[in-house]
Amino acid sequence: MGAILRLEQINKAFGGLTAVANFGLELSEREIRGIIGPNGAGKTTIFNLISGVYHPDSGRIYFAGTDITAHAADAIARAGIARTFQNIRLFAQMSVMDNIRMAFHSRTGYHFWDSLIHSGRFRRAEERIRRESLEYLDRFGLADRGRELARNLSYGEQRRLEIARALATNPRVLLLDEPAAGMNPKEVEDLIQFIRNVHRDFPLAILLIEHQMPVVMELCGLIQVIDFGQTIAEGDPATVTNHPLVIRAYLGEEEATA
Ligand SMILES: Nc1ncnc2c1ncn2[C@@H]1O[C@H](COP(=O)(O)OP(=O)(O)OP(=O)(O)O)[C@@H](O)[C@H]1O
Repeated sequence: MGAILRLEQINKAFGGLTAVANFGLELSEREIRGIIGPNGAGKTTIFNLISGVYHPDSGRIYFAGTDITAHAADAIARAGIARTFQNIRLFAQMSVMDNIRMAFHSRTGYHFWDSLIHSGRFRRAEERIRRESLEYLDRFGLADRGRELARNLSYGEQRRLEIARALATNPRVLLLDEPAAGMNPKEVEDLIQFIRNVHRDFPLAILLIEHQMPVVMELCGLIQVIDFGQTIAEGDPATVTNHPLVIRAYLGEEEATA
């Protein structure tokens, strides 16, 4: 299968600090790939570069064969790259249902004037969004939470809602930034199963940043390990965990924080 996402020779510095150096990545369609590395290694910056929050100083990013290096974040999202965040980002004061509806709105074709005059087109779109939102919530085990404010959901439910919302934009690539952060082992187990189901049910590739090793070990065929913005190892879970540079990168971090 071809690459859906390709990063070539990416460099990004903030002032004098090199966050990402000569970084490359090729994500195949339907793949689930992990990115791991010590704190500050550049993982989230890579997601910010892919999703257009930042632009690389040099290098190129291709999505489905199109060069998106200079594209704006909203254009990249509309093209089919969705993401979640290390710290969950939901519309906390809005209902679960409205969080999903907002995402559906971003891909409907009606305009401001349609909503003002409540045209037939607007009503049809609204009805379709309402129906799709309900079906969606059901698929994610959140149907009975639709009227609840997002902030009242449990942590695990909020994470599921955030992923569900990302999926509502119909992405071909889903970027998950530490989805298991702050979860206990039972929640982690549930999340692994949840991501597995998402991958089974949606035609997409997933790129996953995670510190919780069971998540990457169980979900990812290939893991890319980065340190100081560079790939230091790449391979299946068993290979990378035994790789001397990986062991050194993690031990080095522990020594540094001891
Ligand atoms: N907007 C920014 N301005 C200045 N420095 C930044 C910015 N964003 C990231 N950095 C720096 O770039 C480096 C990489 O940060 P990044 O957040 O990508 O690491 P990370 O691997 O995601 O870390 P963690 O696992 O702790 O989330 C860090 O030294 C960070 O302080």
